Amino acid sequence: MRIDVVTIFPAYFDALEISLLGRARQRGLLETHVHDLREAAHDRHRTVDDTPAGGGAGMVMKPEPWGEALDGLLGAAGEEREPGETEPLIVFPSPSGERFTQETARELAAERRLIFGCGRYEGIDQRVFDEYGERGRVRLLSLGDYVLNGGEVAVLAMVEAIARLIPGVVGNPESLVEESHEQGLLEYPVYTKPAVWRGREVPPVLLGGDHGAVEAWRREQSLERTRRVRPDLLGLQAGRAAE
Ligand SMILES: COC(=O)COc1cccc(COC(=O)c2cn[nH]c2)c1
Repeated sequence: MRIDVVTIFPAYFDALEISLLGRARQRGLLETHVHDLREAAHDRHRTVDDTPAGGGAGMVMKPEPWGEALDGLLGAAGEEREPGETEPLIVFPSPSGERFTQETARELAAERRLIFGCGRYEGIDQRVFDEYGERGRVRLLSLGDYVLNGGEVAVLAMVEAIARLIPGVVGNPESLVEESHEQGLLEYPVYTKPAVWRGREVPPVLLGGDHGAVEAWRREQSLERTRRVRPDLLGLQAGRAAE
């Protein structure tokens, strides 16, 4: 998979060189390119923002630099794209986006190429989303109901959630199956050695060697934890005991 990121803070993405993602890149499973939006701003101050039309506080990201940066990337894709191949998906993290979930991560992990656009300030001029939404595929995705100063941190989270699902990136694919949200439930509590720590024991069922009993215990723990912490995942209203 090829991932391009457009941002005014490229240094945020030095983190992609580290650990899991760094190894995936070295093994050619993931190709990442980070682009400074200011290189597409040609005035003396490399301006990427301006005052909001209609007034109001803060600044809005101008459409021209985004247009030049994204055309450059899509054009680059044009050279490689087979005829009829789908346009790369362009993802903008946004507080007003659709919810990014494990399901979204699975969908995006199937893409050949992703472009991430990091908004800042009060947001990006709407015409950028309109322009590229007509020409190809654009998705505004939210990590949650809170506001960050910009999309960079959200892109790092999304890239990690997506890249670890690419076959070969995570050593043991088994470990991807049972984690929280893969089965639509929260994961059961995990333990390791020592058998007793500060007087607290590992649940004996986990040390008894009866794999059937372990499976049953883990399933019950997942259901109990999900009921308690995230009843919405079970289609229950918060605060109501399951009937
Ligand atoms: C319409 O969307 C845009 O213009 C994108 O521009 C912005 C502006 C400010 C901040 C962000 C970053 O995303 C979040 O804050 C976010 C994502 N998930 N939860 C919070 C993006």
